Amino acid sequence: MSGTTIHKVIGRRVWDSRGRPTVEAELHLEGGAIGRAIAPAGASTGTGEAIDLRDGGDRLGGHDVGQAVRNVNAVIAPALVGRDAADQAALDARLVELDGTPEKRRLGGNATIAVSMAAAHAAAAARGLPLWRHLGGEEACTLPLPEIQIFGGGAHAAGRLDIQDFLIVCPGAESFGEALAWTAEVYFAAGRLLAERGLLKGVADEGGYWPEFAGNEEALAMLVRAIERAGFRPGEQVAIALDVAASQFGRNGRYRLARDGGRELDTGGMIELLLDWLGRYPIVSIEDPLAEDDPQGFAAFTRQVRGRCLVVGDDFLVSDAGRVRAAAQSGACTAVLLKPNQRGTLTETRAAWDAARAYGMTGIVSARSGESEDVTIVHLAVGWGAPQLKVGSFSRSERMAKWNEGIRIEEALGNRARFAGREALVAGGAA
Ligand SMILES: O=C(O)[C@@H](CO)OP(=O)(O)O
Ligand SMILES: [Mg+2]
Repeated sequence: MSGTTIHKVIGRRVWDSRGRPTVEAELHLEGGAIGRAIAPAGASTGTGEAIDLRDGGDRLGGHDVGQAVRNVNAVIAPALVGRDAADQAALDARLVELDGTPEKRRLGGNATIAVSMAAAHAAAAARGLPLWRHLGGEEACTLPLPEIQIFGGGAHAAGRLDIQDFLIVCPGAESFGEALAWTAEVYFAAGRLLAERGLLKGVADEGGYWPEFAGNEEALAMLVRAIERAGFRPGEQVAIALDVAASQFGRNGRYRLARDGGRELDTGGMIELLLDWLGRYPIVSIEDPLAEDDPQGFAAFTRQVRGRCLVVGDDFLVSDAGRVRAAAQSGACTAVLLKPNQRGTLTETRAAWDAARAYGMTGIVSARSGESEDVTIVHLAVGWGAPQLKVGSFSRSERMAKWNEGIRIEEALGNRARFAGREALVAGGAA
């Protein structure tokens, strides 16, 4: 028995940023160290994701997590007590084996990811190290380029826009802290512009404004104006990133843009539309430009924009190493979005990042639209050396908790700190 032997595992129900129940796991080690983590939850989820186990029924809109919490306490806890929390791979393999289904259907990906992340926190605490340092060692010194939502649409804003996320990145900033400050300027400039035009309706699930735009392109034009109004050069200092989240409005090669007058496009039409926007707006990254069931569309799009704009797979890749390899081989994407709860363990999520890197693809660690005060993903981005981090925006504390944690990490690194900056937008990759 060593200090990192697991002594106790506790699962409990806590609440997320949408006011829905979620799973918290807490691990106690023999040596006294404790690690705690909270599972996030998506709204626009890929069909290949680990199952987010919910009770269903009438109470709490069917979102309760009673069974997932019981699984932590009654199934996972007895199986993990006595094991070494410092051996993350073995622990995660045990979770996978205990569940026994490819999509964590039995235990729930929400139960397993909370435990998996809590184990990492406990092991780091036992060494007296911050998690990023525990994961990345001496080499971990790069702060990711923040990707932050300014306007929210899609499933996060009751369909106010078809495109889900209108985000910015600040490749011209010198540091993580400076990138956040620049983003705050653009965020407030965007808010003032919307208010002046009577378009400001509130904020969406991730803190981006919830606008009343006439169509999708108006949001792009407004974003460029906000960047300029904040005093930055669009494209050079501050650029646009989109999460089209096309699976939300497209399937079988048909895409219906409700906010653009119900316009129907096929795969080629969708690609044309995005190429047109790319030609006229300073867009440097597009996530899920096509639906998850359209791999050929992804490959066709990537062929045309490679070197100009990142093509990010989220619903399409669901942080799965096998899918990442297939996408790299067919040239379908140049970047993977990494969301630990899409797989249900840290080890499997890390495998997706390793697969991406092996093919020269880049990666973005990402929050979900349902979040909490948990800041694990910031530590993953720094510890794993992922060059971008996507979290929502100012005005929501569950988002700012992450950005503020990044500021602390940058400070702790002192003059060893590097900032991924512009390099985060470069990807090679096969095909
Ligand atoms: O699609 C996404 O990338 C995420 C975050 O914006 O949303 P959700 O967590 O709802 O899947
Ligand atoms: Mg997405």
